[in-house]
Amino acid sequence: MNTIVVKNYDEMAKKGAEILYQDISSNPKITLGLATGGTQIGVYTHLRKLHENTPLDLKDITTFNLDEYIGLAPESDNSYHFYMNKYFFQPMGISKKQTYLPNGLAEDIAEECKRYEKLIVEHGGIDIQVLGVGSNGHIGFNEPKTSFHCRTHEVNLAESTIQANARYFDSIEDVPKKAISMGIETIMEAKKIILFASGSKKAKAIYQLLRTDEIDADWPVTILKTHPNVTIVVDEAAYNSDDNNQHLNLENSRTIF
Ligand SMILES: O=P(O)(O)OC[C@H]1O[C@](O)(CO)[C@@H](O)[C@@H]1O
Repeated sequence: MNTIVVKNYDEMAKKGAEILYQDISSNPKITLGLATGGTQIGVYTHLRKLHENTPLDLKDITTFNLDEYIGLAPESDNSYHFYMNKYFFQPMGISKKQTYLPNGLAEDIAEECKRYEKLIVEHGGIDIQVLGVGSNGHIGFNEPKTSFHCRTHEVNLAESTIQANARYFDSIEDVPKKAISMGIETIMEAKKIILFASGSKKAKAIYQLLRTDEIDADWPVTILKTHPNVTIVVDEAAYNSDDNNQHLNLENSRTIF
C-alpha cells in the first residue's frame, strides 16, 4: 500500500484530484468507480479546477458509482444520483450515457444488483476505484461483518451509518435504512484503488487498515491489505489517533508530509 499523509482535508482533496487527473489523462477510455460522501466533494471540486485549466478528454470515459439509497428518486437532493450530477457529472461535462449508478427505485432489487454487475463486466471492469471509508470501516455501503465475497447487493445500513448520514436529511426518520452497494468482491476486482480519509472520526478505521496485520470482517476496509495496488490519501487527523501513534507498522508504505 502506498500511503500519503497530508496536513488537512484541502490537501487531501488536492492530492487526490492530482492523482485522478493523471490517471484519466493517461487513459482517455478509463472506467472509473466513484464514491460519494463529504470526503469526495473536495476531490471532485479540485479535479474540476484542474480540468478547467487544462481540459481532460472525457468523452470516452465511463463511470460506475459504488452505491445508491433504496427508495430515493434520482431527483431527490439526497440521492447519490443528485450528488454525482451536482459535484461531478455536470461540472465535468460528462454525459448521462457515460455514467452508471444503481437504481434505488428498482422494483426487483436483486435483479437490479445482477444487472449492475453485468454492466460492469460488459465495460471490462473498473480501472480505478475511488473509495471513502465510514467511521465504522465500511467501504461502499458494505457494513461490518459483510462477507468479503459478496457482489453488488442490498444492504441494511448500520445504525452508526444512519446516524452519520442524518446530517444531510431534515430528520433521522428521513434517512433511508437500505441501499444497493457494490460488493466487497466487486470493489476488490478494480485494477487500482484509491482511498481517501479525513478527520479524527476516521482514525479508528485507518488504524485498523494501516497499523494491524489483521483482515477483519468487523472492519471491512481491512480487506484492502490484500489488494495489489492501493493508494491511501489520508490527513493527519485521520492518521494520528492515540492508538495510531502507539503501533507503527509502516512496512510497504511511503509517507509524505
Ligand atoms: O465521506 P463520508 O461522508 O464520511 O462518507 C464515507 C463513505 O460512506 C459512503 O457514504 C457510503 O458509500 C461513501 O460514499 C463514503 O465514501
